[in-house]
Amino acid sequence: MSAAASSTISVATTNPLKSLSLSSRSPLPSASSISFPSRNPRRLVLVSCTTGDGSKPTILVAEKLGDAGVKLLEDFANVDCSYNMTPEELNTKISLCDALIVRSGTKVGREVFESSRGRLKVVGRAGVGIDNVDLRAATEFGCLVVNAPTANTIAAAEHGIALLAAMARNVAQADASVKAGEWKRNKYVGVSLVGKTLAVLGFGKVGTEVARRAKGLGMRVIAHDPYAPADRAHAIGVELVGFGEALATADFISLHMPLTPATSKILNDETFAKMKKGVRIVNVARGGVIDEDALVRALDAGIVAQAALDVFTKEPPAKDSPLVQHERVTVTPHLGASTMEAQEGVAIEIAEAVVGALNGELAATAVNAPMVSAEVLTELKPYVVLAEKLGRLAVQLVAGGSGVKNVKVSYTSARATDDLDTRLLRAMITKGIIEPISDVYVNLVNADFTAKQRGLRLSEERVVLDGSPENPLETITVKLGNVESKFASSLSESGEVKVEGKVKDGVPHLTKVGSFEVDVTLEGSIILCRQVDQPGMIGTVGSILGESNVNVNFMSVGRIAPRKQAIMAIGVDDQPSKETLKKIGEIPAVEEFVFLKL
Ligand SMILES: NC(=O)c1ccc[n+]([C@@H]2O[C@H](COP(=O)([O-])OP(=O)(O)OC[C@H]3O[C@@H](n4cnc5c(N)ncnc54)[C@H](O)[C@@H]3O)[C@@H](O)[C@H]2O)c1
Ligand SMILES: O=C(O)[C@H](O)COP(=O)(O)O
Repeated sequence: MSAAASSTISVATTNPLKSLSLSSRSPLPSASSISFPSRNPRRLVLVSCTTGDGSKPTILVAEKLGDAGVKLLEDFANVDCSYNMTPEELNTKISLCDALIVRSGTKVGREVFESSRGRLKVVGRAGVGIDNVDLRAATEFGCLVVNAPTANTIAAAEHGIALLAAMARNVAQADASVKAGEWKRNKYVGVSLVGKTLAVLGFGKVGTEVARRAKGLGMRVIAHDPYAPADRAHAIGVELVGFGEALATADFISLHMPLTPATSKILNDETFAKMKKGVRIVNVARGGVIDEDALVRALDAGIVAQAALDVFTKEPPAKDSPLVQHERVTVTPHLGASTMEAQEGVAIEIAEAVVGALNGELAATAVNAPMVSAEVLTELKPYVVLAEKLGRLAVQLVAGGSGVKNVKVSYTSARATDDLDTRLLRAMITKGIIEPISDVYVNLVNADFTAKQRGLRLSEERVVLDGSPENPLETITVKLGNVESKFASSLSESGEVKVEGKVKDGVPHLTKVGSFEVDVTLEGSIILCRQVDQPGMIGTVGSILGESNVNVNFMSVGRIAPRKQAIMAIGVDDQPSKETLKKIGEIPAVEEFVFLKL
């Protein structure tokens, strides 16, 4: 979880005025402009990848993809299907590509993102396992990773069952023997499945389907998965058990968990020692979940009677691998997802996800970005724009903006605290603050990471208002602490640069600067002037701008009291020239002024 933007959220209620602390927020694993074309409310430029010149994006397909998926891609982009590239060839091509599609055979490491020099915006994994993609590097480079998690589930489960049955009845060994001219009926006597206990390790999509099928074969099925709900297991007659119990009671073990640091070599010398003598193991998950040397030892020691493996730590495994060559081991070359049906389904699933992401739509299968539902997005749309613009304004009010380290964001809303997902808003405030002062590209994928890397600490506060929650939010306030301001009037009483805004009739407005109330739409650019409140000021500034052909879209004056200090906020469509700004500054009643780009 990113520490930079995920600090404790304190929630104050206006009535009574008390604060309560919320626990940490869900992680934002870590986007250019954000746009919401009105035709499709789901369009959010997560990973802006429209080519500047309006030309089609380029998608590199690095491994065999079903025809229907390729066709879908070709309708939208230039598609380069280059299979069997060396890592060097991939690194060379990648700087010309907006998206990359791989299966499990291509390693997408940090060097791929580095070599892309910022062009690669989406990596599509045509399948489930994303252990071949460096997610951390992808996130750091603001590259969205999407996968195709559902289309090959049945194929993998069927392959697991095929290996289970083939192993139990020595099908592969017997086949090789007959083809070698032998006829050894006694040697290949197998074991029955019915009535035996199968432990499914990893009760997710594939594990569940394997369990269902094994029940159909008359097996007793238990499962171990620390994250699986017991009711889902009970619904299909499977008992969830602890890891130790699964190991100790299983006649057959079938592995279906992802390869992560926690599951790496989860079957090892120690865990093999806890298994029933004569246990049989099936692995269609990832080779790395088994310590392969330990498995050879367990086979030789008779702990493991047989193993059937579709996946290996290194693929392809060495020809002389003692595991692959072991007489009691049945192997297939990572064929779990390889059915005509699954490959067609995966190809379409990943093509749709990649095209959607390149189009700026929310990816339902995003691996390294928060999922925000279409409904929430539609509702938050104008607030997202407000959030980014407030960030942009605030940072431009800081003298030497790069020194910004502490950001406090306060959201007022009549909604319950858990009824407002602020991840998107937080990402856009971060974007607004960082982009004007750097050449870093910030999007929903890398906002928290970028904030953390720059030492930007963003804390969020929710203020619950009384009243009916018609709108998701009333106001957003952005305060930058421990900074000097280039416009002293923007400082709050506690010395922070402070801007506040709200959405009125769907349009973001700036409503407060420092302690001064203003009201100006957040469009175009803004000139803020502090002046002595006196008649004729609006006219004087308006004439200077008019003479310079600068169109004023909005003007508002916020003052402390009549004839005292006031702040004039002027929204302008065009950027005034230096001379024009100088003329405004020379008006005797103007004490300070600043020009801010939105
Ligand atoms: N051989 C193939 O061609 C093939 C095809 C599809 C999937 N796979 C692999 O199969 C595995 C499962 O795929 P899926 O689609 O079912 O994924 P999934 O995410 O639906 O299920 C994985 C399950 O593993 C569980 N899990 C995580 N850590 C665990 C642990 N320490 N102990 C026990 N369970 C744990 C998760 O809670 C989850 O329920 C993945 O590794 C995937 O890459 C291989
Ligand atoms: O994780 C997966 O989806 C499977 O391992 C399939 O991998 P593949 O796309 O390389 O067949």
